[in-house]
Amino acid sequence: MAQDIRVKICGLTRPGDVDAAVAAGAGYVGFVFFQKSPRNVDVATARALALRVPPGVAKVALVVDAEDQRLREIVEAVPLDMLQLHGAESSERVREVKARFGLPVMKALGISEAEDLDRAARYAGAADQLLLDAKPPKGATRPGGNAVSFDWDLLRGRDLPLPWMLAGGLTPDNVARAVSRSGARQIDLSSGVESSPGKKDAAKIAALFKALRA
Ligand SMILES: O=C(O)c1ccccc1N[C@@H]1O[C@H](COP(=O)(O)O)[C@@H](O)[C@H]1O
Repeated sequence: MAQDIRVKICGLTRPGDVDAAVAAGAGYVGFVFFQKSPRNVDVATARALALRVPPGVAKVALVVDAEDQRLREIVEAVPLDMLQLHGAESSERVREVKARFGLPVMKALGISEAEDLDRAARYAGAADQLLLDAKPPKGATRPGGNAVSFDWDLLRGRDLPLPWMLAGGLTPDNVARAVSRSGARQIDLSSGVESSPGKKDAAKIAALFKALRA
């Protein structure tokens, strides 16, 4: 299964964690630019991490309702392949960001019920792909990275207008079930492969790929 599923490991903060993700077979690595996150990195750190990533592995910057000035600071400092917009960005804002910064955009959508997937249509022709994550729990201080899953069966048989990536509470223990129930071809993990918030665990990353191969 692993060679078919493209894996993103998000929220990398340390060189060894980047190396572990790449060595295990990640197709994307993500850097979080959101101050309330324990995975937040500054641009100098992100640049150093990004420079370790070999060609063929996509480097993604995750931002939340970021203004142009902040995006410019990130894009000018860090070699990137994609922007992940994880806030309440409208389809117009997605188009604007793509046109201004010249990078493909993955738009995150919070999902808890089937109707939430209808919002995917708004982003057709605007975003390059979608990231489907659980809605944050009440009182959460960040819109993602909360180790919460949504009902993967909501995706069964759904024909979405854009390529999509499954996220939210995925772990080495549940990933095989999540992939088989949702039909995901791409997945994104952050807290499920950590030893503590912001610190990835190489053994958990290896276990994730083992689970996908099983
Ligand atoms: O990881 C964060 O801290 C974060 C902060 C703000 C927005 C999104 C964030 N993470 C993304 O959330 C999903 C799910 O994460 P998890 O596997 O449930 O921990 C994933 O896309 C992360 O990239």
